[in-house]
Amino acid sequence: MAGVVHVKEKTSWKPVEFSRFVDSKGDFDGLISFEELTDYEIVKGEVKVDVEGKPRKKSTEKKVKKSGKVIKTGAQANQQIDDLNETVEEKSDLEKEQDQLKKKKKKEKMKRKIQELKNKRKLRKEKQENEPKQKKVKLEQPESSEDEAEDDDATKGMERWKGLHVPEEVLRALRDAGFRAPTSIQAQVLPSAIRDQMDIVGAAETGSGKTLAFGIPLLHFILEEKRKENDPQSMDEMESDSGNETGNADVEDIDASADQEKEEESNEMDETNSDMEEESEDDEDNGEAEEKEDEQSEDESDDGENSDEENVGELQEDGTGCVAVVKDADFSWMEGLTPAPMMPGAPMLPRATRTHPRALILEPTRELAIQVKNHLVAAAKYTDIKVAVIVGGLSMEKQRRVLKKCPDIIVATPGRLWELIQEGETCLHEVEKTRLLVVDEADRMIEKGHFDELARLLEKMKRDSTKEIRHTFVFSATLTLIHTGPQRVMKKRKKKMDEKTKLGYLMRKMGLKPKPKIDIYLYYFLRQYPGRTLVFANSKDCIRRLVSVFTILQCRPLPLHADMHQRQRLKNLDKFTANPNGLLLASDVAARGLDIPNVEHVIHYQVPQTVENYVHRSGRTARAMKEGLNEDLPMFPVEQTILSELKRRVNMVRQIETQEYRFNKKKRQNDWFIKSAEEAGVEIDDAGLLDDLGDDDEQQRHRQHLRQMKHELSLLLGQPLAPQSTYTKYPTRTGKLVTPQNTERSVDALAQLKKNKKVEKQATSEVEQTTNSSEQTTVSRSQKRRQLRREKWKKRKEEPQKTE
Ligand SMILES: Nc1ncnc2c1ncn2[C@@H]1O[C@H](COP(=O)(O)OP(=O)(O)OP(=O)(O)O)[C@@H](O)[C@H]1O
Repeated sequence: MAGVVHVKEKTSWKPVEFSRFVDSKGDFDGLISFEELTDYEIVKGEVKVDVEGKPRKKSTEKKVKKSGKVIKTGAQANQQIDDLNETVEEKSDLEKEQDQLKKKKKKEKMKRKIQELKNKRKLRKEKQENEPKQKKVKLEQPESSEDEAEDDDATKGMERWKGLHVPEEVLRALRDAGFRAPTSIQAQVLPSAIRDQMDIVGAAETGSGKTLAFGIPLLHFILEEKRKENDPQSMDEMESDSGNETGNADVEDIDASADQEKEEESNEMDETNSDMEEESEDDEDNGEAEEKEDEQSEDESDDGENSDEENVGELQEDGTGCVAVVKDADFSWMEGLTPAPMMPGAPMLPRATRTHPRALILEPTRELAIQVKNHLVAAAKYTDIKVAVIVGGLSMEKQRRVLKKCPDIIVATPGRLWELIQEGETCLHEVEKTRLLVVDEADRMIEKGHFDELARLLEKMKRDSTKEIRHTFVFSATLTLIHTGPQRVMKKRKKKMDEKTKLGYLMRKMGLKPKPKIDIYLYYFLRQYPGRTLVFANSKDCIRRLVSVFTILQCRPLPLHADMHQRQRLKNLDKFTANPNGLLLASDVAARGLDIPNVEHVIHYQVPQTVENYVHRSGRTARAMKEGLNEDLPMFPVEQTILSELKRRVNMVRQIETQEYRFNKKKRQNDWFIKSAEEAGVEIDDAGLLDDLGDDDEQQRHRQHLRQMKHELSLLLGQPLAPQSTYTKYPTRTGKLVTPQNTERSVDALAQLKKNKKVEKQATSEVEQTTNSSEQTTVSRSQKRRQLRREKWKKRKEEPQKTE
């Protein structure tokens, strides 16, 4: 018999008076207390559990309702206790059963869910399969199918944009505008900017389509950013799909109101923008006045002109070499920051909390700003991207209202923008965190004294305290400075700026460093084409930097420059010769005339300053007709996947190297200062005289941080570059050195030349011997030479006969 005690939920045990048991003869040793339960029921018989998991009683079971004391004296009590024991056992059985039931229930639920998912997937598949048919049907009914047909045609006739990574929505807009093919600058810029996420410095003539060359990448990145922001929402929706319909309705409501809000905003923005256009037309005179003002300020600021001359000089030394598009310009303010790809992984801010636009375009005049805005609005017409114009001479109030909505893209002239930044507009509060920056018509923007605000703005942009990476586009119609400035100032210019210098000047002003990411290409080359490699650079400093970068990259470079002791130089040369994969980093002076055997690659890290140097450098390879290749970086084919993997490594190395360099430089300076002060018997009581390296703890932390970074890097360096990396000796399609067709003949010629030399030497010694033996015969020097020549000729004539 099985019995179950059902205890009512809020039953409590009651203490039993002990006096009742005092007369009985039972042994109560160790008894602490008695308690009684009054409200319970005992169910006898087999326990059945219903599907819901609740215990269910058989209809035949006898239901005994008790209301009284549990513990009774004598046989009755014992019977009760036995019953209780049984019920306890029964209870654990029941628990087991309940557990099993729970599991079963869970399993069934899962099965149901899986089935639901399968059904959904099946439905989706069926829908996809049927879609083309449905569309065909719809196309036959034009009145209801216009949109769908348009969608279908989004890329029709736009094949020439293929491979340029233009977002679908933008492509539709381009098709509407009738832009069937990209212009040259667009074709050059788009893949580098979008796919490779490079910074761009572009120069192309007016009307060449520069606006879309930077506009399309901006739209691409913003769309990507927005999609990422919307992802969590769509995930929520998916979750609420599985049951919470009310939740869905709420979401829909919110979306609808948001959409409405967006529409209102859009109207207001468009209204304001068109207002601006009208006002701007009336304002042309103002524009001229502004330009005059600018000229005046140019006059006033002519004091600073000389300092810029100095900069220009420096830049000339650096050499920039930009023709149309400079990919991957380096930023001085990025040094020491984590150069991760800009978009992926970066935290996204929703509109309400954004304190900066997603993109900022700076234009020199209000007319250009409005023109660019119009271009972008047209290109973004199938997106929800909002573009606003902030220019001088127009109502500040309206512009403030526009900024309150925090547009995605702001096209601005620096003056008004700076004013609003200073006012503390929320949307511009952290303008330095803007991830997309365009400086259009940059040559006009940087004219001396033309835009003080631009300088301040760029200064602020440089002071980005976060580790977010900016994607920058610097565009210019021409590298000729349009406003050359007042005569008086121009006379002061000692040097006439050529295009290269202007670009350098421009990049310096923008905070751009004319340092192409050539290290990556060099690393790429070294990794992909093993062999003894000699790299030439123009300066000792450059070699020192390369040595530290490639040492961290575990390439074991050997320096060779004029500042080294001769013994060290020879030692490095020996090491280089002994290692079939040796890497020698040399300056022209140090390597001139050196006969280094078996050098497979000579790389011109920097273009040699003279033709002679080029010849000398190149002569280090393929000596004595050995195989060898001469490379100008980065003029060889690169595999993008490998290159981007290497970029991660090189960027990490740069961070380590920069931090190490800065720290060591400060330390060296401090040490020198302290030592000099000691020698001079001067006490340094002002700690401010020394560079701030932090206290001991901070220095310790800095070292620890560097060690950590190096450790991470070494782990990264240990990983394979690509699953099937193939290594060849030379960067050619076959991996072999493709030599000119006449190489064979030149080898023969060289061999012949060598033989001739040998013969000549032999003949000389023979003649000398003859001369010495006939002491009486005095032979003049000319006679001797003639005799030599005769001998040589004779031997050469004999040579072919011998080989025959
Ligand atoms: N791919 C294209 N196909 C046809 N027309 C284009 C294309 N891209 C741009 N355009 C048009 O060419 C004209 C010039 O473009 P845009 O204003 O971008 O040139 P720009 O180089 O910026 O000139 P500017 O230096 O004067 O500002 C515009 O009218 C633009 O609509």
